[in-house]
Amino acid sequence: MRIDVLTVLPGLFDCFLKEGVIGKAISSGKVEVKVHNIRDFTTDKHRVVDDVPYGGGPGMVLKPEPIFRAYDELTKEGEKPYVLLTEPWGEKFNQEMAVELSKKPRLMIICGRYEGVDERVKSLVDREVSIGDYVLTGGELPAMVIMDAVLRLIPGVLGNLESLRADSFSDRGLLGYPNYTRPAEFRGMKVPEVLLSGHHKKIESWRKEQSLRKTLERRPEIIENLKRKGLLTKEELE
Ligand SMILES: Nc1ccccc1-c1cnco1
Repeated sequence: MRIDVLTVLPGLFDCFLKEGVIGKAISSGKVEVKVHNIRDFTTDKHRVVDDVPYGGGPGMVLKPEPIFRAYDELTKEGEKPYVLLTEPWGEKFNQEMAVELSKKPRLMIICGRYEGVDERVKSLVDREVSIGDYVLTGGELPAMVIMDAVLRLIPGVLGNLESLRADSFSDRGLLGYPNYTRPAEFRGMKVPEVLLSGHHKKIESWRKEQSLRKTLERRPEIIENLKRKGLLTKEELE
């Protein structure tokens, strides 16, 4: 997969693209992520990327020209990207959307700014995406959240060990089961006996039961959604 990111703050992506699972996926060539400074696609001396809103009002709006110039330049060759715009009022991002996006060969993520992007930019956009109902200063962190969730789903990115954990459970958006490691008792708090039993079938069913119980308690709408889609097995429903 290739992802092109358009942003006025490219420096925010430096650590994200170097560290951890994402950093390894990029350095190994499994995925390609290019961050572009919208300012590099301006033509005026002052490299202006935003302007005051027509009709008045607070803040500044990202101008259309530099973004269109970037889009035209970056889509001259190769497959046309599926274009996302990070927006406070976009469609809510979730695991289902992450799975759908992970199947696209090429993405472009245009990072919005709080005051907004010129409406005409949306003629380039396939999906306006929000990561939640809260106010951020810009769309760069949402872009990183989206890339993290999507890139980990690309085959080979998680490597062998971790991919075993990426089972249909977490990828159905169910909450995870409780995790423990040594010591078996810490400050009077013991690890559940079943996890020390070495009985893999019992451990697996305990974990499934814990995950379903936690999801039902904290996020019942996820269970309802999976039920409606027939994505819960008969025993999971019991
Ligand atoms: N608050 C924001 C400001 C600018 C661009 C995106 C966002 C956003 C995206 N998801 C939640 O917020």
